[in-house]
Amino acid sequence: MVVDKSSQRLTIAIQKSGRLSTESIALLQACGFRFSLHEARLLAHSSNQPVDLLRVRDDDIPGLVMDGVVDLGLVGENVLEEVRLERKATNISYDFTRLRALEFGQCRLSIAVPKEDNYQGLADLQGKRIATTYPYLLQNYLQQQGISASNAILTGSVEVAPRAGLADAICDLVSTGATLEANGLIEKEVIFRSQAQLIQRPGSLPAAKQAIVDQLLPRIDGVQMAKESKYIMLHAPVAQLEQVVQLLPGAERPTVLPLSHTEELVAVHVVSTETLFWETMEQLKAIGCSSILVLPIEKMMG
Ligand SMILES: Nc1ncnc2c1ncn2[C@@H]1O[C@H](COP(=O)(O)OP(=O)(O)OP(=O)(O)O)[C@@H](O)[C@H]1O
Ligand SMILES: O=P(O)(O)OC[C@H]1O[C@H](OP(=O)(O)OP(=O)(O)O)[C@H](O)[C@@H]1O
Ligand SMILES: [Mg+2]
Repeated sequence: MVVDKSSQRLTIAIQKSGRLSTESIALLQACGFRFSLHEARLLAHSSNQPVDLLRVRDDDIPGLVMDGVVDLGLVGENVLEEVRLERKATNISYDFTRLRALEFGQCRLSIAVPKEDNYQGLADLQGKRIATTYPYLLQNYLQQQGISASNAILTGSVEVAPRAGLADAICDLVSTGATLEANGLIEKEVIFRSQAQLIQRPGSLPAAKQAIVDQLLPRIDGVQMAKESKYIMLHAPVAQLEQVVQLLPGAERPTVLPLSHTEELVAVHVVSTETLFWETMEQLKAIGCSSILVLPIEKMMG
């Protein structure tokens, strides 16, 4: 498929199906883009903005952005860095602009060994074979640590490699650790921490596309800020108002409203930029607060 580069439609590459797909689409929708997504379609047009989604394998996203085939891409930093190192080593251009860290797809790339191994440290990997999908990130790390080990490159099922006799250790993505546990492996070295990133192709964008990006970035900030924030409502004793405000985490100045039929209690409304823990709610209750409500916020703009 050839994407028309002269088009004034902003093209965004996202993972078609996998760990990043749902949240990538959800973020763009939360930013106001409407898409009709048919499972089989490679290209999805926005119905309310001059924006197209290109839905591909995540491995292809950094290259599409670096080659200027698409304008923006949403991709894990692990894949981005692997492609960057590979292109650097093979003299292919690897320029791009990082626009935002997206706060989803958090995982780490780690070296793990079979549980029964008596692993003492990185020196134990000297001369060994390590199975991975990330040969450049792995070798980059090993070189920095002065270790020489060979790669067994696998694009999937990396975690079965030691049992299958293909490698002595693995270097793979870990989140909860359940996959390692299920395969009798134990995580030993974290070599890279990752989350999804929004990246832009090198060079300047035509004005019409730049205008959409300029609108998108504050919206992403607004969605992310809202995710971490809560709207808190409670009834507080007037005498304890200062103490109440101090207990609310990251709160701006509260709105204080009178309540009918009482002069001792007021309603307090506040936007808090942090989670309100049960412990804090219990403390609020202990100093006389009641009807404490914590509500999610959908969007925010300063
Ligand atoms: N367990 C996890 N928890 C959170 N994020 C993860 C996890 N595993 C992977 N990721 C992130 O999501 C990205 C995509 O992971 P996924 O497993 O869907 O990739 P894939 O199998 O290579 O997909 P594709 O078919 O697109 O090549 C990874 O590159 C990483 O950034
Ligand atoms: O530590 P955990 O929470 O178990 O997550 C780690 C697993 O998640 C990813 O695979 P995914 O489940 O996306 O499947 P895939 O390897 O088939 O892409 C990754 O490749 C690991 O195998
Ligand atoms: Mg992939």
